Amino acid sequence: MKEAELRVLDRSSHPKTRDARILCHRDKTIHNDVLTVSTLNSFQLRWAPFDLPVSSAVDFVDGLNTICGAGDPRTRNGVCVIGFHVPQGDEQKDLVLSDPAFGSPFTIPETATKKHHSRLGLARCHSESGRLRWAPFDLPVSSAVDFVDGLNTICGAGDPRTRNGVCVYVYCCNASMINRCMYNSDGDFLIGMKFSVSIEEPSRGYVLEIFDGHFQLPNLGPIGSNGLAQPRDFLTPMAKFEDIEADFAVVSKFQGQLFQATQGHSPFDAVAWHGNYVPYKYDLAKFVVINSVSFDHCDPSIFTVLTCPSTKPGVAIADFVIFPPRWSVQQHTFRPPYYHRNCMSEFMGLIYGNYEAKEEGFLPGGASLHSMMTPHGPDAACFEGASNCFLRPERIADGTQAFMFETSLSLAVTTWALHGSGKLDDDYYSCWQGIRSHFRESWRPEDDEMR
Ligand SMILES: O=C(O)Cc1cc(O)ccc1O
Ligand SMILES: [Fe+2]
Repeated sequence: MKEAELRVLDRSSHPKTRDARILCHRDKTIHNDVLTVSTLNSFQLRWAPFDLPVSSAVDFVDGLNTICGAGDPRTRNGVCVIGFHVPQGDEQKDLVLSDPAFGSPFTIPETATKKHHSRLGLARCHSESGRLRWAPFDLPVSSAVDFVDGLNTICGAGDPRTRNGVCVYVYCCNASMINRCMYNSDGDFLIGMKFSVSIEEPSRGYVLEIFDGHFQLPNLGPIGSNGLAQPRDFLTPMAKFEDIEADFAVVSKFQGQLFQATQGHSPFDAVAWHGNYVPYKYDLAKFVVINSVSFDHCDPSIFTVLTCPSTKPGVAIADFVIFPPRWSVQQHTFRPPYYHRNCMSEFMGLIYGNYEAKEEGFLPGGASLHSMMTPHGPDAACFEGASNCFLRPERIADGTQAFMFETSLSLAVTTWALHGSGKLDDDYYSCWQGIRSHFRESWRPEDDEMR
């Protein structure tokens, strides 16, 4: 692609540009021109050399697939040289923030990583197409809705018939499943195997389904055996039977559709079981949180509760990640999530509380989706606050439970999520509009006493 066009596309990713797709149409016009030429009644055509774009000299660093870095010589020593990724305070003075793009998952073996970190004068939170946010989904009020009837699909990828892919659902219900149970023939739900959901009050939640493989604990590597989720904290119910003769509805999810059959007795009639393909529950409060205790921002893979690995080492079909209550102690660091693009799709939900990167608009019972390689990060208020605050050890996320379903698959969003739910936030882009540039080309590290 010509440099000039690249620049146009780049400008489209400015946070204040509402819709990047408009500028991308320039690409399409090029194809239209080609079509016009082919309608000319001529078979002898010759072109003079096409003009090279007039551009200023560009310096290069050499090597293929080498981890290297370079700074614009107009800024002293190129700001990439600072020893960490997400600076705050004096370290942040001549730039806004690091803007990493991850071409490989956080969990890939080091030899296969593909990523770059750039330093920007203005945080870039770009194109609209891949960033969606939903207000809290409504609980039913007028009629009784149980878990099965209140289940709606938000997004997904793959196909249960080829046993590959994921699906994300929300459920909103106000009634227990009475004499009704459900099982899933397509894959594993993060919530259980054959089940009947009883509730005490109106209830709302999120479900992640995987068509291939099963959830397991992540490899702990250098963390050792005592961090993150501990096997002993996963609880599987003992066998408990009920001997009831009555009409029971058994709902099966098969190839993406729900089928219901009735039988004359309770399906919960197991008097004993053994094995390890069993439903379980886990109290997120038991998660042993690992993080940086010096400086810099660790990738959220440190908060992985469960993962479903693919056949490629380090590439997950889906990771279930939480942002638990914890101490935040990193020095010189912009502590909220960095601005970034990720080769994974990130679906986030909030069970209760406030997510630090977006105190406004991302609400309990709502959701957001940051699709593959779509830039995103903290809203303007969070950016200003965390850029300027005095850093002391502090508790964060108390009274909050936010989570992320992260998948290496590119998710399609359902019509229900876009239109039927009535909850899509058309204004999501505006949360980045107030971001100001802090860039000062003239800044030199020695200007600051701390360096
Ligand atoms: O986008 C998000 O808010 C989730 C997230 C948090 C974080 O600390 C680093 C990366 C990331 O994707
Ligand atoms: Fe993210």
